[in-house]
Amino acid sequence: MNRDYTDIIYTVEAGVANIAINRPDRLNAYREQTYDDVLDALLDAAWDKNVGVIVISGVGGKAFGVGGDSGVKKADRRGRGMLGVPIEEIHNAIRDAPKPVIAKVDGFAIGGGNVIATICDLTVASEHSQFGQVGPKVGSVDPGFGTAYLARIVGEKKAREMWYLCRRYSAEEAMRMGLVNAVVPADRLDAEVAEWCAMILERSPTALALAKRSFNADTDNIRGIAGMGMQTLMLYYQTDEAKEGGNAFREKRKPEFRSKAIF
Ligand SMILES: CC(C)(COP(=O)(O)OP(=O)(O)OC[C@H]1O[C@@H](n2cnc3c(N)ncnc32)[C@H](O)[C@@H]1OP(=O)(O)O)[C@@H](O)C(=O)NCCC(=O)NCCSC(=O)CCC(=O)c1ccccc1C(=O)O
Repeated sequence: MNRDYTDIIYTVEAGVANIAINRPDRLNAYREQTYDDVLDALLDAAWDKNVGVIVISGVGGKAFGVGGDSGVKKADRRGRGMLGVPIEEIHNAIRDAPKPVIAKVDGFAIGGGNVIATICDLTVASEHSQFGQVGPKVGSVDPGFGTAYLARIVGEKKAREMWYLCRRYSAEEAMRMGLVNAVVPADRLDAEVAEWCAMILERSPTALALAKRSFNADTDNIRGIAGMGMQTLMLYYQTDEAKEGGNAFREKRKPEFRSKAIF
């Protein structure tokens, strides 16, 4: 286990493991180090018997997370994992942790950040939070839990709308869709999540672990889809079409996908 984290603040206190993404100046976007730090902390918390619940959050009050850092070209990533970052491993670690994982969302949960919040067992958000997908705007997609599992939560029509239109949704709208469990004022968020954690910590850990396994079993086929999808995504990231998305975001202009499209 690596405790020398630079991109997260990781604490374990009174049965609660807190993993706070600490890149507020980049809206808590994930660079290679962030993915590594989050995965390491998740695996530690998952198997620490003193931990009964895991909370993922973002520092700064502006963002839970906005996905991969757009400053880094996806095709240039060289780290661990099919995509050069362990994104699939993080998704699986949240699913495999034998205890509830709560997304505490205060601000943007966009792109890969929205996928992580979706995969967490529970989501509690502050009123000003915004949710949404941007993949097809920036040359990316989550072909696994971020699409197929999202559809289980919000329904096929809404999930397709989220990915095809790439609109932003308020915390209230996200709650109506079933994407969020509770919405509270920002200054109540920590206390609300602490109350949820306290309730969880009073329950039988093994009963919770079995319940989570049982919920997961019904959608574990999506893990296979994600595995195939990430391999395909790795190839997509090498194309001019995908590169156009990242370049356009960095150059602060509209992407022009059509002339470069494979399909
Ligand atoms: C988040 C926004 C909706 C905020 O919009 P707005 O309020 O108008 O502010 P902006 O001016 O756009 O942004 C403010 C500031 O933040 C910087 N920023 C925003 N997003 C990122 C980012 N992802 N990385 C780095 N920096 C970011 C932005 O440049 C501004 O900085 P200035 O210095 O002020 O210029 C909006 O910003 C937005 O939509 N952002 C795009 C988010 C995005 O593109 N995310 C990546 C999506 S793709 C993705 O997440 C894939 C990554 C991933 O997790 C994944 C999932 C599944 C499979 C594979 C992967 C994988 O990692 O490859």
